[in-house]
Order: sequence, then structure tokens, then C-alpha cells
Amino acid sequence: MALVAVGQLTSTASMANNLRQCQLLVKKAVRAGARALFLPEASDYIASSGEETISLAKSAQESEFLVGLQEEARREKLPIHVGIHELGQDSRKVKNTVLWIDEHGEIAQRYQKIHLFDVDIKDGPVLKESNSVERGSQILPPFSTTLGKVASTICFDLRFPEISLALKRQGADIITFPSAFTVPTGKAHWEILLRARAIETQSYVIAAAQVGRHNEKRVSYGHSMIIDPWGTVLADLGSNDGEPEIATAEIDLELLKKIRREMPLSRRTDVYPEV
Ligand SMILES: O=C(O)CNC(=O)[C@H](CS)NC(=O)CCC(=O)C(=O)O
Repeated sequence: MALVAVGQLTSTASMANNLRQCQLLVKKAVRAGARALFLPEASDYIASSGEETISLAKSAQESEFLVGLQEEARREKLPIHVGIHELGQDSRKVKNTVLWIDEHGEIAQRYQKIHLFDVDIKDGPVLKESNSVERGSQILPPFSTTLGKVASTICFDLRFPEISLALKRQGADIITFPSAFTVPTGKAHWEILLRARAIETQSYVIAAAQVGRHNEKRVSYGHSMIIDPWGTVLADLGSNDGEPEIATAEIDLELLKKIRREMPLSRRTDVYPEV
């Protein structure tokens, strides 16, 4: 058994302030005895426009946010999974990535979001992520940690079951969905999609989410969750956007094995394609 923490915050365009919020989440995770901390998509900053998103991006070595968080991980010997922006291949775009910073403070894994959020919903969110973000083109194979094998996806990737099924087939025990969901789509879909991914892959789901008002244009839904492989919600941080908060839950790989043994999901790939 290993205790993990999921952290929730409201990132703004101030990287220094976002770092302070994440440092507080690290402190709370350490105090709770967690063995790893999972932070949301775009923890480093959420800007008010595509242009601002691009202008704030830094290389990994130059990001005060990332360097500061690496120091925390090293000092506390606490692995941190965190969503950030990185410079794109082409300077007109950025990468939306999630990193696994190990207990030595080193960037051990990196995944770049493959599905971008381009929506135009009447009376709802209008966002065109692909204007400022370059899409990734590969799945990161699940990687070994003291918690089990962790697999990374980001936010809108949640809506495409194929990526979760592929990660399960590659050995994932825990699938992560660091996010910044909009309020209307969050209310309608967030928990259902997360529980569906946990149930159909028989894996733990860890979904750290942004919450509250980032700027005059953006508000996020919150409800960071940890869900077990049976679909039970073990933790839910709600939509409280006061002080940044964590929630914790135990990862029990024996329970995961029991669920997979008792209800084997043997696919009929002779009838439909393997993903
Ligand atoms: O903008 C940034 O800097 C960080 N990126 C995000 O917040 C992304 C792209 S706008 N948000 C989502 O994918 C929300 C998906 C969603 O809400 C849904 O699928 O319903």
C-alpha cells in the first residue's frame, strides 16, 4: 500500500505565485505522509490568451516554476507529477506536457498532450488550444514507480478511451488525468468519464484539477479525484477555490490484482480491432 496525494490550485499568469501555491501543496503532502504528489495540467501558469500562453513559456532549465518544484522534490524526497508548458519546436507554439519529477528532483518522464481542446459551444466555452499548442504524437509507456506503473495523459485526452485502453494494455496500474476542465463540461462529464476510465481499465485513476477563476475569461471546475479500479471515488476535492488543498488515498495493488482476476476483461480482438 502507498499513500498518494492529489493537489488542487488556481493557477494564474504569475508563475511565482503558482510556485508558492505548489510549495504549499508539497508541504501538505509531506505532512500527510504521501509518497507522491500529483498536480494539475498547466500548474505553471494559465494565461488569458494564446499569445500570452506563448510569451510566458520557458525552457525547462529557465523556468523558475519548474526549477523551484524540482528543488522541493529533491529536498522532500517526494516525486511530483506536474503539468506545465514548454517551448515548442516552432517558437509560435508551446507544448502542453506533464512531467514526472523523481525524488532526486530529476525530470524522469515527459508526456506531451496528444488531443487538443478546440471547442465552440453555444453559450459555453470557446477555446482553441491548437492556436497556441503543438500536439504530441506519441503515448508514453507506463513507467515504474514505488506506487506501481504510472501512465500519463492530459485533460481532454480523457474523452478518448483508446489512449487509456492502450496504456492499460501496456501495463498501467495508475492512469493520470491532470486537468483544467471547464465548469459546464465538468458538471456534465468529468466524474462519469473518470469513473468509466477506471472501471474499463480496472486501474487507479488520479486526476488533479485546476479550480476557480484564473482570469477574467477562465474558470475551472475543480473536483480533483482519486478513483479505485472498481470505480469507487476515494477522494474528491470539490470546487473550493480558497487555499490550495490536497486529498490523499491508498494505492492498493493487491485490490487491483483481485479485481482483474475476478472479472477478466478478455477482449474479442478477433471481432473488433485491438487498440
Ligand atoms: O490553457 C492552458 O494553458 C492549459 N490547457 C487547458 O486548460 C486545456 C486546453 S484549453 N483544457 C482542456 O483541455 C479542458 C478540457 C475540457 O474542459 C473538456 O474536455 O471538457
